[in-house]
Amino acid sequence: MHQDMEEILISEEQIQKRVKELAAELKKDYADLNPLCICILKGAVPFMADLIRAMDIPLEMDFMAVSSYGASTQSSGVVRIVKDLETSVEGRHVLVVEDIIDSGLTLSHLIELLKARNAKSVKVVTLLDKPERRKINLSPDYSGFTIPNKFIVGYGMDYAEKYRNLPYIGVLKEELYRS
Ligand SMILES: O=P(O)(O)OC[C@H]1O[C@H](OP(=O)(O)OP(=O)(O)O)[C@H](O)[C@@H]1O
Ligand code: HPA
Ligand SMILES: [Mg+2]
Repeated sequence: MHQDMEEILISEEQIQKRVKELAAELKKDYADLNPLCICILKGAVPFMADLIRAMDIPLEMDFMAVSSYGASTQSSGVVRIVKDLETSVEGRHVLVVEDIIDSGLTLSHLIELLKARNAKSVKVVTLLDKPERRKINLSPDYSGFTIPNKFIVGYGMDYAEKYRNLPYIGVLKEELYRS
């Protein structure tokens, strides 16, 4: 385990097993829909990469970057589009791929935007859901794990851009961000 971790919350094996289960479910639901899978940069990159490789159905992928955290552990509530899609979502079945839903502010903003752009359907798959911190009423359509209210890193998730490359999800030692 990395020295900055308090504990490993979800192991690499647990993540890989759950990702395959989610992919099997999505494969069934999207078999004939050629979904547009939208990876929300940067956190969702490892999840997206593992998920789509376990979904052997026709699909397309695109990327969007929105930022509300910066170098903080609290969402600023201001969601900024840093990079927009290259694909039109009009008439498409859109599957938003997220690493974590925390306050829900990032996603609620995105869902509104995609609907306004006339997507045929908009659903969300998230690896992690932290419902205790929700500031807005929002539940994912597909969720990997429900987690407690702890600041976690790894498997795409960062603190000040660090730890994204850990293959597991760990709880960051509090002294590293409360000073
Ligand atoms: O539900 P919320 O409170 O809005 O938080 C969830 C969002 O925050 C994180 O992204 P961040 O803005 O840190 O960008 P990153 O993926 O590049 O780290 C995470 O990847 C989600 O997109
Ligand atoms: O717990 C978290 N860790 C890292 N990034 C995050 N973005 C929202 N919640 C989190
Ligand atoms: Mg972040």
